[in-house]
Amino acid sequence: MVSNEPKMTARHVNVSYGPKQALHDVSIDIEQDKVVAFIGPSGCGKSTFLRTLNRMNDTVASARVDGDIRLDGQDIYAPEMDVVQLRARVGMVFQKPNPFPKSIFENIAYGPRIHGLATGKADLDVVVERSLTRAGLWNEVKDRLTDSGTALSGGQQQRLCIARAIAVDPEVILMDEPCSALDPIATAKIEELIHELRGRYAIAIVTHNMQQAARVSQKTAFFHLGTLVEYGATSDIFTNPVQERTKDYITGRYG
Ligand SMILES: Nc1ncnc2c1ncn2[C@@H]1O[C@H](COP(=O)(O)OP(=O)(O)OP(=O)(O)O)[C@@H](O)[C@H]1O
Repeated sequence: MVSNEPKMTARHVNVSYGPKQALHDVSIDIEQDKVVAFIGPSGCGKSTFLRTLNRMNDTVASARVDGDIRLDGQDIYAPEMDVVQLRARVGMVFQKPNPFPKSIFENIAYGPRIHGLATGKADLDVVVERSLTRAGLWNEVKDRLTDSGTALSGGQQQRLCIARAIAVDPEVILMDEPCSALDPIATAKIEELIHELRGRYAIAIVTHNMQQAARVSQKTAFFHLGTLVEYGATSDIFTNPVQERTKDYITGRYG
């Protein structure tokens, strides 16, 4: 893959839930090694768009997606696309940390095992340590790998979920308001982690918090009423937006 090609491309994406259209004609590139923040007022379609990128909307019976979304040039909605494989390549971290009710070790080992990335205990040990280290959690949990993932603090659970996504070697990580259930210290840790992960994966993050978008992202996409109003370098969006609606939103006139 040529490195300056976008990791993912979305073209003319429309999403409806039953008769209600939630997204209108969204086109965007998701770039390798960058963080893109999706911002905009509640209900504008940020999460809906994020979920189109790994076909999470397939799980919503009323949702219909059309348009063209590609990962490394490959149509992710093509009938031959293996959705389980896709969701390993395009991992997701949710608003509320959702570790499996299993041990910390198993939370990480499960994915690599079912995807055949690691099989024997020794291989799994390596993947578990590497994933937890990358997620900034290893030192806190290395002596309690058999404890339940659900016994960790909220911030640790979220880093466990990030480690779980990392364990299957994703190319893209989608984060849907990953800090909204966390306190400021846990939030700062996740933001730090996003910085560290940036060179390795393409990351897209939905956030309500504009300071967070400004801190963690290089590109920002502003959504309003189901449309992508403006997309550009984060510094431009926050200091010199082109569209009046973007200006109104970032200056707090609505939202
Ligand atoms: N499962 C669903 N069924 C029906 N309508 C939905 C569903 N999910 C989202 N919607 C609708 O689609 C629109 C966009 O919602 P979405 O959650 O994508 O917005 P959002 O910008 O992420 O909002 P928030 O910031 O509040 O999470 C909203 O009108 C919402 O009510």
